[in-house]
Amino acid sequence: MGKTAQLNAAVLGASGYTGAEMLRLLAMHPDMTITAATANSLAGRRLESVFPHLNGVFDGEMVRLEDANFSNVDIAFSCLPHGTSQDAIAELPSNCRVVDLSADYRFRDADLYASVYGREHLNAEATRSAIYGLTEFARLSLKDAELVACPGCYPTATLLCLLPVAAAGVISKQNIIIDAKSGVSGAGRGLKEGNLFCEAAEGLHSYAVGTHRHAPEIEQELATRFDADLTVTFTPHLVPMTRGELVTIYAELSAGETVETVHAALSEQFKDEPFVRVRPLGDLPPDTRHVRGTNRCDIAVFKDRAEGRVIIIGAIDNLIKGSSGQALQNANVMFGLDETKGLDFLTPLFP
Ligand SMILES: NC(=O)C1=CN([C@@H]2O[C@H](COP(=O)(O)OP(=O)(O)OC[C@H]3O[C@@H](n4cnc5c(N)ncnc54)[C@H](OP(=O)(O)O)[C@@H]3O)[C@@H](O)[C@H]2O)C=CC1
Ligand SMILES: CC(=O)N[C@@H](CCC(=O)OP(=O)(O)O)C(=O)O
Repeated sequence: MGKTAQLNAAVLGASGYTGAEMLRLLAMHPDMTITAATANSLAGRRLESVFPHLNGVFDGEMVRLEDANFSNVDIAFSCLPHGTSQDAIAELPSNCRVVDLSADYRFRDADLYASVYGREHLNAEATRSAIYGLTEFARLSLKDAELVACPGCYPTATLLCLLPVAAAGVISKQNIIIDAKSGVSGAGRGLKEGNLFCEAAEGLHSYAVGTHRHAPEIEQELATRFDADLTVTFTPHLVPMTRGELVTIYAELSAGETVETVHAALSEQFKDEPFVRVRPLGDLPPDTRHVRGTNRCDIAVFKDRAEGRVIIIGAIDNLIKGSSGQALQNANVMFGLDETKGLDFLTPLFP
């Protein structure tokens, strides 16, 4: 088998959950070599002293951003908090291509970013031209992209369910309701009161009700398919599990459309996709355990007993298709590699 030239990869924020998952996936990628890994409070520690499961993946200490050597890096994966990420990306060498897992370059409009994230954008021009990396819908632009903004985990699952049906005109842009649920790793590894075992291990609660920052992100992308602005109702919930995400979407059928035409639009869109699986009508609903540990999104469509409505359910693993897996999928396309490289062997960890 021919061997492709090795690409040097840097992981910014290697001591966090998406950073650690990024390193795990890169370690299994035949064409990537990890040459830099950064941390903040954990700088100076060896990777395996923080994550023993990554023993042997990176030989060296995690260093602060300012101490890292990025000179020979081909691709940098920024797994930093939003805000910090754009500052760090601005300091990278200009020949280094970037996949940003944070929210910093997802909005094309810097003013919208400022109103949603409460901070002026450092580079309005770059956010306008960054590629929104929902891979299944971005392949052509990814090939030459210098800066790719990975979608948020909730938008990834939601948009995979909605973009094809919006484009096919089979649902209305009115009254789209997204009921979303995430495992606790979606909130990151940093210490937060709400993520303590006693706060998160039992019970189920909603948060950011009516205000979550992913609603405008979903609307930005949906607007391009509806060719019109729209407003969605989006409510996230924190579920007592480590990883996984489920979105249950309620939508109005367009006049004359049926659950079958919604299903047909999704099936047609994803029929040749390696990572998106549309279940046959009448099949079991998706479960986070069916995709856990994989880069997959499982989607199913259901008839609502309420006349004229449809229910679409999507499941992903927030740390893979919702972040680090999709980041690697994007990098594969950016460098002309097989899109599934490093991601194809993953089968679900069940239960
Ligand atoms: N978790 C998820 O499911 C998803 C997360 N994302 C996004 O990915 C990014 C990373 O998320 P996640 O891995 O969960 O976050 P974590 O909190 O787990 O990790 C954050 C990382 O950033 C480092 N860091 C924090 N502050 C600074 C700073 N001021 N300067 C330099 N480095 C810093 C941390 O270092 P240290 O620990 O050493 O202090 C750590 O390595 C975020 O933007 C998040 O929104 C996107 C999709 C899904
Ligand atoms: C459970 C939980 O807290 N989830 C995070 C979303 C994680 C993600 O995708 O977010 P980014 O937009 O930050 O990249 C949240 O609701 O803010």
